[in-house]
Amino acid sequence: MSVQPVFEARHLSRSFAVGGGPAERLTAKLRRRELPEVRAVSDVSLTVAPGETLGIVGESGCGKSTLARMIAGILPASAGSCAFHGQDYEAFLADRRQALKVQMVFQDPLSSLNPRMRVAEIVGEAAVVHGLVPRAERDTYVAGILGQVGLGPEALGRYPHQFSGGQRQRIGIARALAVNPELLICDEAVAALDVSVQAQIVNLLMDIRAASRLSMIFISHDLGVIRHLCDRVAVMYLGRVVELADTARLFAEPAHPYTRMLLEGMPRISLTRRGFQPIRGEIPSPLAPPPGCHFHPRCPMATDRCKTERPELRAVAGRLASCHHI
Ligand SMILES: Nc1ncnc2c1ncn2[C@@H]1O[C@H](COP(=O)(O)OP(=O)(O)OP(=O)(O)O)[C@@H](O)[C@H]1O
Repeated sequence: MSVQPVFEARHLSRSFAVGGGPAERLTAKLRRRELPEVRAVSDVSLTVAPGETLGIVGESGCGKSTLARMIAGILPASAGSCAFHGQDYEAFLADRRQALKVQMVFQDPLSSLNPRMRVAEIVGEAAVVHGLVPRAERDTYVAGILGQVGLGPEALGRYPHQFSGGQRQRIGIARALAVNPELLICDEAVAALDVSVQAQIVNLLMDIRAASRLSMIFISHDLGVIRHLCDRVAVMYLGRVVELADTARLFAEPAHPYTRMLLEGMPRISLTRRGFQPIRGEIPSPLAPPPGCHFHPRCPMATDRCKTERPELRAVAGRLASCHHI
């Protein structure tokens, strides 16, 4: 019997109108013309099991953050749906206390922490407001959470600007943990930090995961971190998942030419020795994605079929992948 996922996304898509200032929107409306749209996320389906960490990788602009914000419930989807433990997501998010079960840790801890609030309030207020902790016990509760993320109780009365980048990210993680989440979404949570601090934060997340059944979605363009932390990995290209596999399998035997290209760019891994010569090139504009397989203009394996027929994401070679040549 398969375990029910904590979270499930079904066919999620999100488009944005571009070039649309108020005047342009009005003109377009009067002329009954549609503004051009960028398809940031297209038809993405995925699940996260209890205790599982799902990685999402891809080059800049492939839709990782848009997907993260839809999963966190802070950006509505244009199409598709989500479920939390099988429950409809709209109903789940409408219950503010329940919605706390999904938390997000952002890339830039300084801009995501209120500069006018002390750490005790930043970390503990949501737990108090939603009745998880009595107000009188807030600081003791927060001190305990700060201990879990490696900060001492002296942090309670300080403001975000009094901490280093790594400490601020610990505060961001503490704020998320304080409301007992079941799903933590980390969107480039270590990208802004020095390499040694990145390692500390990644290890902290691994410790937290080991101590609880916390599920995570970990978004990063850093394949080294993804490999270290994640159980499964979804590779995105131009808004679509092109490969989804167990981490060990993905790194040992990448199936999609785009995954191979990404891995080829990793230090110490050379797939070119196996005869794969990726064409690096630029990512095409998401405003006008290439027909057929979106990756075909950069793919050394592309044939005429790839130029016209979009490959479906299908179960192949022990994973999901969308390529006519696997
Ligand atoms: N609010 C918006 N309005 C218009 N276009 C947007 C908006 N948000 C994202 N996009 C576009 O959607 C696409 C996906 O962006 P997104 O930020 O999700 O990608 P990403 O993979 O997270 O990139 P990065 O790694 O650089 O953060 C991009 O083409 C981006 O320009």
